[in-house]
Amino acid sequence: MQVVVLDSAAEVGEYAAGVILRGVSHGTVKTLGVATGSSPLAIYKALERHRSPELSALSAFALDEYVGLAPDHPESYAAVIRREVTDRLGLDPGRVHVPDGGAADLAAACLDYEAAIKAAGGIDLQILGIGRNGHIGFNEPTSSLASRTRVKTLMSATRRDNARFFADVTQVPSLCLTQGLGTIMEARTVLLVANGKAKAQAVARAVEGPLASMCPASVLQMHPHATFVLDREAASDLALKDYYRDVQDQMLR
Ligand SMILES: N[C@@H]1[C@@H](O)[C@H](O)[C@@H](COP(=O)(O)O)O[C@@H]1O
Repeated sequence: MQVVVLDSAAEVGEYAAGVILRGVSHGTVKTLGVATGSSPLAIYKALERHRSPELSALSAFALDEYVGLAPDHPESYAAVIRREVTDRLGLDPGRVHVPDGGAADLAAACLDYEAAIKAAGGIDLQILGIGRNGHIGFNEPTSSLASRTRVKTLMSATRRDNARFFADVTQVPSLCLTQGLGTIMEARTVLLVANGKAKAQAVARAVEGPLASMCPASVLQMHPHATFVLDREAASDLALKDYYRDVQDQMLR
């Protein structure tokens, strides 16, 4: 696992966008895993500034979706991804996939999603944020570390955190579809971005804590190509901060 600590959220976005753009130009990133939440927005804005025909040719798979919000609801992840990713990067909407939270048969929609990822040849680079409880996608604490795309119940803390996007917490759905931790682990490269003090504990548990389903992001300790890109505050609870800085300095030489 690599840990990169930068001065600001804007730098976190630029750095992550740079990794993606290099992958696109080398031809190693053709299918991007995209995340919602506020943390990855700086990445999409940075990518938009570097829009190119190669970038717009990417396929994309979202991590998760609420159950029961129509795709045209402004806070459905289908709508968020359309606004923040598809439109900004000029992607072909036919190549941008979001789990179908409105399906009559949700279990079948989850299997279809797994099949679509497989048919696309897997995800080359997965962007992740992290919840304050250590969730990635919507894999809440105690999610199986081997889980696949499925229906999950959201914790009330997660619904409260996400209530800022809705009129009030009662409007936040309590069910969702999310790629599983096993699904996420199959992405060839993972880039997790986090900003701000509120994420510091979750980041420290994920990077330095025990591998445990109580902190779902800790599963990334088992990933061969996972990088955490953090601003100073999100990195502030890491015990080995100085070591990560030394490694970073070595890499820049
Ligand atoms: N399902 C998303 C996650 O993918 C995201 O990582 C998390 C944190 O969001 P933010 O970056 O806004 O703190 O929010 C939601 O729960």
